[in-house]
Amino acid sequence: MTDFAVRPITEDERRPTFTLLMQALHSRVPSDESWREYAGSWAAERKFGAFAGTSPIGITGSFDTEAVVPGGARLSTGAVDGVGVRADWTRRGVVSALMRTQLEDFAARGVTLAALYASEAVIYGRFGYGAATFSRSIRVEHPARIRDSAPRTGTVRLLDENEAVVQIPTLYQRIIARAPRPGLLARPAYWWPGEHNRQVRYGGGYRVAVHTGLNGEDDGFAVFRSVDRASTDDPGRRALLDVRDLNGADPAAIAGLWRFLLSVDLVGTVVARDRPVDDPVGVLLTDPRRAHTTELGDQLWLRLVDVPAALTARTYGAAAPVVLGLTDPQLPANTGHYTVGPDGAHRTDAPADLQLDPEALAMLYLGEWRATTLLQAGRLTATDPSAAARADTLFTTERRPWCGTHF
Ligand SMILES: CC(=O)SCCNC(=O)CCNC(=O)[C@H](O)C(C)(C)COP(=O)(O)OP(=O)(O)OC[C@H]1O[C@@H](n2cnc3c(N)ncnc32)[C@H](O)[C@@H]1OP(=O)(O)O
Repeated sequence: MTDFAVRPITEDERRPTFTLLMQALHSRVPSDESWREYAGSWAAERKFGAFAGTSPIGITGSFDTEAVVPGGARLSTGAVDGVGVRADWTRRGVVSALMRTQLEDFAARGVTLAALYASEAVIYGRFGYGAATFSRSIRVEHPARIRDSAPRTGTVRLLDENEAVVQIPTLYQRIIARAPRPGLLARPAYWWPGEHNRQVRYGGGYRVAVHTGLNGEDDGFAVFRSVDRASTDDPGRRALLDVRDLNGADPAAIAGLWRFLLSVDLVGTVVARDRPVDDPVGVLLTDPRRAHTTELGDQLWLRLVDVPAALTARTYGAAAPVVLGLTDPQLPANTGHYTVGPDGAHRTDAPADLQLDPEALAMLYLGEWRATTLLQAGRLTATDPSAAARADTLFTTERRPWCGTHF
């Protein structure tokens, strides 16, 4: 018997559900003053709550955006954020009910993909989400110098906070249009106040550096702050630069931003989080060992909501087609067989070469995982063992996928 109900939240339920989320995440519950700041990024729209009577006991939300998929197409995506269940209601099926309702809502609205950043890796696979991109944290210790041969084709300037709030959203749009790497997310108007503006404007202490290319067009930016300023009492002590968001339309912009960050005076260490696995900083340095990977982990978790549309929208490598057999318990309309080949993907009645679940399909979809790895790990099964090698070529992408937009 279900002793709670799931439904969209009302305007009046925004603050109690936000409080519930903050408590579930062990974060500070907002005061009246800070609620005014957060309220704009906690709309009632697209949020589902679980209620025991009138009390909220669980919450999930999302905002509408687009994700870049291999080949450059952008697919409608529900970016899921703010999932939490009250501590005295966990492990009673609350989040399962919320996830089911949310996925059905995405499907009913014609959303093709769903995506999230997971607090724990054990939660979302059962709902068909798979770890589709990875990222690493990088720590560069001074003295670190960029090689003379590295691209040097632009200039870097610092923005003030008002310029940063106005200019960076447009610049980010230009970057993902020019460099449509799989996994990148569009950042809708709803995203900016919650993440970017809070960091750069409301006392977050972040500064923004913009790279301008040789053609005079801005083509990259980095959001960073000084964590520990050098003290005049202790002249040997150096600051740490904490880089949160670094995007460039081409390798020269990325190199130029790293050169800038590594040139700031009185800095001993530069730490950049959520960087692509193939971030070039190590090879840009005269001494690559100055750059350490301090963490490597899953980043974007993806869920194919409309499997036929998602499979059709991406491009594939050159290999003989494979037939995937998918069983999707949450969204049964997706269950079926799909031929995937260099000419595209379509439903088929042909027998499956590879049998998989939505989580494994999501892991393959952006090109991060190889089918042979998943086969060897027992994450998919094969009736034709050579099919996994063909799927490797079909699904793997030239550039590793990466998201870089935290939500
Ligand atoms: C996108 C984001 O917002 S990520 C943030 C997610 N939120 C948090 O981490 C906040 C703290 N945690 C919570 O609020 C809750 O524990 C949640 C949301 C993770 C899970 O909610 P619950 O209502 O307990 O999940 P539910 O009861 O539906 O569990 C479904 C299944 O997942 C398993 N499960 C759920 N959460 C976890 C977990 N953290 N660790 C291990 N197993 C878990 C359950 O055991 C259950 O397994 P079963 O189907 O084999 O019985």
